[in-house]
Amino acid sequence: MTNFQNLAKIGWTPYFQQQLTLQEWSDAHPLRIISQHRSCISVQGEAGTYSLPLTPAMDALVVGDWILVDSEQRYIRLLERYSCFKRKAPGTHVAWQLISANVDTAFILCALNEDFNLSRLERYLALVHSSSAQAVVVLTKSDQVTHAEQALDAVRRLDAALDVLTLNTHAPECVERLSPWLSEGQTVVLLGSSGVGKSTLTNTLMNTQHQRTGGIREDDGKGRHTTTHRELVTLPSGGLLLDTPGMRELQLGGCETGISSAFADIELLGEQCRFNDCRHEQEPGCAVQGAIESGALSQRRLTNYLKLNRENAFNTSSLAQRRAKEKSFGKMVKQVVKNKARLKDG
Ligand SMILES: Nc1nc2c(ncn2[C@@H]2O[C@H](COP(=O)(O)OP(=O)(O)OP(=O)(O)O)[C@@H](O)[C@H]2O)c(=O)[nH]1
Ligand SMILES: [Zn+2]
Repeated sequence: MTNFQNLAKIGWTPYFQQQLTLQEWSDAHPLRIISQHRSCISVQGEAGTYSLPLTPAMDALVVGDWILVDSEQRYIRLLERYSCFKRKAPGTHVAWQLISANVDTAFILCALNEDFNLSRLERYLALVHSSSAQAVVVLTKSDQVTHAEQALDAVRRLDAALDVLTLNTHAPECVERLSPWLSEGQTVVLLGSSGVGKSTLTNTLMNTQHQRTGGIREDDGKGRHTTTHRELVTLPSGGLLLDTPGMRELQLGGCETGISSAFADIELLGEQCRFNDCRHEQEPGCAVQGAIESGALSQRRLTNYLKLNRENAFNTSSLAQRRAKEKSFGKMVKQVVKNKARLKDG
């Protein structure tokens, strides 16, 4: 029987424990996925770290997931995720690609130099708020600017309850400043656009020159392929850092609750508009426009709110359409198979 306490250091919590049946409790072995390759996954469990081949019986898995296997290492099932990040898959079709699971805290990195951008920060907040992970805003390159306090205030005005801090990601003090979220077994991810300091902060937290490789090469017999590198690394503090380059510019989709929570002030104002379906543009009696006139709300924030809502609605509906199409195609295939079988029998 598994000693579940040994799994706490790799992120096992009562949330996962309570999903086990009595039989699984005594017979199954929980494993956490720490990296993903074309034909196999690396997993960590009570017995250490090893590799498992991917099989068709497995669900769509992602780094950070918890799975159960039997004593012969045969896949049983995926445990329900505590949190999950997805992104729009590259290409024309609208499909979502899982990028990480069971993250406790997302550090949203934003540089304090000329790249500082509140609208981009709001996009990341909407994304994190729809994932169940906690958002912490990390304003980087504090050593390069003189207006750090001003930016800190601007972020606090977005949401007074947000955890926000400023850092020089090269400085060893990062470890201590971020320690509340990096204790043993806590899983974190770094979000932020290119150049904000994700790799630098990873190196500082790792206290090594651990370099992101950008890809791993695997030989599947048909030649060599580069696949995206995603891995869960254990930090000296005992925290678990999900190193995933897929978390840069992210499109929103299915993020209604996250947008509502990132823009709670606007949604609250919206309840006071004269019309229920007010678009907060030129309608009479619009409380949101009223707040802009009085200076309580910025036009920039409203414009971004409307833009993110449009983007989210577009991506969500395209996905729903695609699902419906796939469903009706599936039905058609089933019908053809049935008809064929009937012809044969008849
Ligand atoms: N002065 C200063 N430079 C920083 C800081 N954080 C990052 N840099 C520098 O900014 C550049 C980009 O940092 P990276 O850590 O590579 O940024 P990244 O987010 O990993 O970028 P991508 O890999 O493109 O996503 C590097 O030259 C870093 O040395 C900081 O806090 N202060
Ligand atoms: Zn309105």
